[in-house]
Amino acid sequence: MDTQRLHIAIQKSGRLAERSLELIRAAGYRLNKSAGELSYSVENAPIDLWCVRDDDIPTFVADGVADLGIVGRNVLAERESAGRDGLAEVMPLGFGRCKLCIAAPEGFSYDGPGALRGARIATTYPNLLSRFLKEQGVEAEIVTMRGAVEVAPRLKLADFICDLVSTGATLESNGLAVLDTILQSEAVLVRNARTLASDLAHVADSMIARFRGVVASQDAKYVMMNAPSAALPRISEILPGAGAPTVMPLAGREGWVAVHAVCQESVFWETLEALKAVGATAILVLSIEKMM
Ligand SMILES: Nc1ncnc2c1ncn2[C@@H]1O[C@H](COP(=O)(O)OP(=O)(O)OP(=O)(O)O)[C@@H](O)[C@H]1O
Ligand SMILES: O=P(O)(O)OC[C@H]1O[C@H](OP(=O)(O)OP(=O)(O)O)[C@H](O)[C@@H]1O
Ligand SMILES: [Mg+2]
Repeated sequence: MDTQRLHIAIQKSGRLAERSLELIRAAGYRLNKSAGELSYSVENAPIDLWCVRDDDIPTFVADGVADLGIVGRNVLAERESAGRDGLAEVMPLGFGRCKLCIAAPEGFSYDGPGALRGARIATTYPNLLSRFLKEQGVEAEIVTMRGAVEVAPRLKLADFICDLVSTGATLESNGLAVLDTILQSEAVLVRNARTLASDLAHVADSMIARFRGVVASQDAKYVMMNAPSAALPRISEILPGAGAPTVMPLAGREGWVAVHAVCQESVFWETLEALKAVGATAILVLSIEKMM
């Protein structure tokens, strides 16, 4: 292993693979694929990517084989629930959003975790589920599966399941419905708890700062408008996550100003309608390419 280069573990193929590569490219890193297709080297920085199964990413990073990794928080939390440490979540990355839920055949009436007492629950997340049940003071039997847990109730293997849900389509097509949520997940950047050699620490810090910029600019918009100065307090309330907007006088229009703001949250049509209603005109919403 080249100790002069930073190593990042990402998913080889699957739900996080493409978005992980997109994030790295959006942060300005030019990628060259290796012949075997299981790694990339970055052309313009001392960084290599290793493409592996997502379940292996926490171990790679914890053992120091990779310095950073991109993995679902669910995978990280499952490892932590098993009592294994050595890893720290650096930042959420804004993709791969899903939740780990307990679900039952549609129509089951649920009045809280006590309803799970004595039941059989099928899951691929036995440690997270076990921690949840302990916290709730509920004893239940955990049936550990490798996948396709949605079929377990139909096969009478289990009464309930505990699995990832995003759109809910998989549950619905199996006649199941969510009862409770154990964990909100998305892809996260993880790093080893030990300190990196100083030149590699510099490369890692720069990559993390760029990732923060890419993630922050994903939802962020630059909003511009003209408005009567009297409407400024209302405009500040309406603009989502704008902080302090820039206000400039409008030449030749007494009592009017131009307002510019970076909004950190999504700007919807309803936001524009609300701005118009308080007197704003010429409202422009622009995408932000980079932010730091
Ligand atoms: N339905 C979903 N919607 C959004 N994100 C999801 C969904 N299902 C899973 N994820 C997230 O994507 C991660 C990878 O999911 P995927 O199904 O590709 O994993 P896998 O089958 O375990 O892949 P691997 O072959 O790498 O082991 C999950 O750990 C989770 O964080
Ligand atoms: O709520 P939904 O949008 O339907 O998504 C939920 C499904 O997505 C995941 O599986 P995936 O499709 O990744 O297949 P896998 O079980 O082979 O990993 C998860 O295990 C659920 O089965
Ligand atoms: Mg996996």
